Amino acid sequence: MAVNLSRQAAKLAVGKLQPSSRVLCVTLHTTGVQRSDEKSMKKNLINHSRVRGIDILRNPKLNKGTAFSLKERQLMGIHGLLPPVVRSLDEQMIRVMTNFSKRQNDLDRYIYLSSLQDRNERLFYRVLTEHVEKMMPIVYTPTVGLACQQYGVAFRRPRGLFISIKDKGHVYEMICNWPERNVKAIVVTDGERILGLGDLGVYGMGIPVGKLSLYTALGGIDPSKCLPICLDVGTNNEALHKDPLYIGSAHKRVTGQEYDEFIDEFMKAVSKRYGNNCLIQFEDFANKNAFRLLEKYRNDYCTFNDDIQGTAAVAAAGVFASLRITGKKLTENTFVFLGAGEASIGIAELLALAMREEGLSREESYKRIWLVDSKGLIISDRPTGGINHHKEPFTKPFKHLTDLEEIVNEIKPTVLIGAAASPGAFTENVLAAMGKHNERPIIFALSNPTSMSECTAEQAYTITQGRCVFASGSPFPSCTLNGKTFIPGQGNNAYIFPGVALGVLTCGVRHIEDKIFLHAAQALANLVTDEHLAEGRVYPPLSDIQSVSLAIAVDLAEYVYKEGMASAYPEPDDKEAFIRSFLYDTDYESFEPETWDWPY
Ligand SMILES: NC(=O)C1=CN([C@@H]2O[C@H](COP(=O)(O)OP(=O)(O)OC[C@H]3O[C@@H](n4cnc5c(N)ncnc54)[C@H](OP(=O)(O)O)[C@@H]3O)[C@@H](O)[C@H]2O)C=CC1
Ligand SMILES: CC(=O)C(=O)O
Ligand SMILES: [Mg+2]
Repeated sequence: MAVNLSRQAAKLAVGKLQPSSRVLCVTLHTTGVQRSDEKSMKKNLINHSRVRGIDILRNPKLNKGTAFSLKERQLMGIHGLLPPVVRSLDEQMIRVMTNFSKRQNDLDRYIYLSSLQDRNERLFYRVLTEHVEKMMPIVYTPTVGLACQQYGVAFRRPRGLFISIKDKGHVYEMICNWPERNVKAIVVTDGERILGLGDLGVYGMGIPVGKLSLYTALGGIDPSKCLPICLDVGTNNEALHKDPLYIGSAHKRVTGQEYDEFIDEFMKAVSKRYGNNCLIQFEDFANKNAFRLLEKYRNDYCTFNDDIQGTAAVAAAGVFASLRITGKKLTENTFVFLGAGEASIGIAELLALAMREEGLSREESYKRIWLVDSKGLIISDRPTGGINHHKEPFTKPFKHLTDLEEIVNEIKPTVLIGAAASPGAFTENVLAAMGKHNERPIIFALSNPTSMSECTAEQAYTITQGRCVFASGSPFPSCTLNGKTFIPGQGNNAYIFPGVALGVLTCGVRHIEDKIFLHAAQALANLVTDEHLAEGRVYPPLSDIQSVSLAIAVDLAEYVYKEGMASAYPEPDDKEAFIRSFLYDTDYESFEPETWDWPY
């Protein structure tokens, strides 16, 4: 936990000061991943930077605002720097929620929350965790997409590390500028494919920032262990070149050998600075880089690509849960994907792996999955070409088709999944065709943000007369049809990456194999109850997402120890208690040394 001066440690800290000053300074840095029961003692034994007075209020990790007690204010030299009233964290939350609700639009709400994060980190995370359903659409999709598009305007204070291609040769030194010495998780983007919004260059920094706020809010990972990074290699978005507010390098993207060397230097620098166990999550890289960087680094680093692997797990979980509604075995399904990129190929490969675990041959597993890309249905010897080696396993002899309605009518899929950032592609006719061929069609419109969704929840339920099983990447409101209310699930990798990261970090998993994601998918699907399914949900409610993330981590812990993938020893008997002992606590810690007398 961030700061908690225990009695003994407080004495130690104060012992280094002028005896007459009798003031309290607090630690800025901690080292080592510490279990909560050991933390307060250890951290104070390693004090190396002390803050007091106004600097405490300016430090979001230490600042409690009006929650500082009178005693703390006196001791820390901040008495009078705050209004006289002393408020509890819960009372402060009322102020935050009142302010939040007074904002005119979601971008303003995003900026308000970012400012809170800059001011008072614990209060920010308490608000996020207590109001997760309300806050997630703001700090995450869809609003984070808008915030990235408007990052030049939304920008107040820098958050995270910006490393430019111009810094090539000095990446390690740049990483050393980051003030935290014990980073355990990095989310990195180069901004080339931000959600379904395309190349936003450095404006894409909103994504690592948003993802890591969920590492803490959902996965309970201490924010001081998390580092958002944006690699600035330029942007091919010409509008940004002309944007006077743009905060990145306004030139075309650097590609080829120079790009590869830069990424390589970055990976090595992270490892050198934070160790080989530092988790590196790749996020929103363009397709052409995402797959090959994953292949290049997955066996040498603790890394995964969330868009490929995290998405695969969440979608597979949704499919597994849906099968309890349709009553079909996985292998009895036919899948059509609109899109054959990171998300679709990731999901398709994981489903194929799941089918093989159920006994199908490789060939048979691929036979049940059809992909459609910008050039049409993916078939053998397609006249229009465009089949790269990720798409290749899914090719099969068939006629060349480009129209999705026609494809659905020909292939008659039981499951239709969209991840093409092609808004509205699930037209009335496509949805009707799914309804015609299936009693309970499974329809997932996974593209983000909301504006990129293949269809709305309402369209899907209405056109299939409430028969479809629906999930979407960004949230949609519930929908009432003939007196029955349907609650669409949010098929978003946010249900996966916080729990996977928590399990991986606490158990010391060195390489994150696809089987880990398959296991996470099964764990998530198992958390869907019959009551959820009856409401139309194929994921647990968003309000449960923190306990879901913990449950996934605990399940993974059992799995990785059994499979010999864990390196944290001795193996804990009680995995849940073990993982819980690492969780970030959003309660304020007291800076009051209990044995002290009042200074006057
Ligand atoms: N819900 C979730 O958790 C996640 C959702 N996503 C969303 O999925 C979307 C796609 O992401 P990702 O897969 O990484 O992107 P990619 O760029 O890797 O892939 C996009 C794919 O869509 C295809 N495509 C583009 N336009 C059309 C069209 N009109 N008809 C058919 N196919 C088309 C492209 O075809 P071609 O190959 O020919 O270029 C490509 O195969 C984004 O909106 C993203 O936000 C992504 C990750 C997680
Ligand atoms: C959710 C996510 O990772 C994406 O849309 O890219
Ligand atoms: Mg992403």
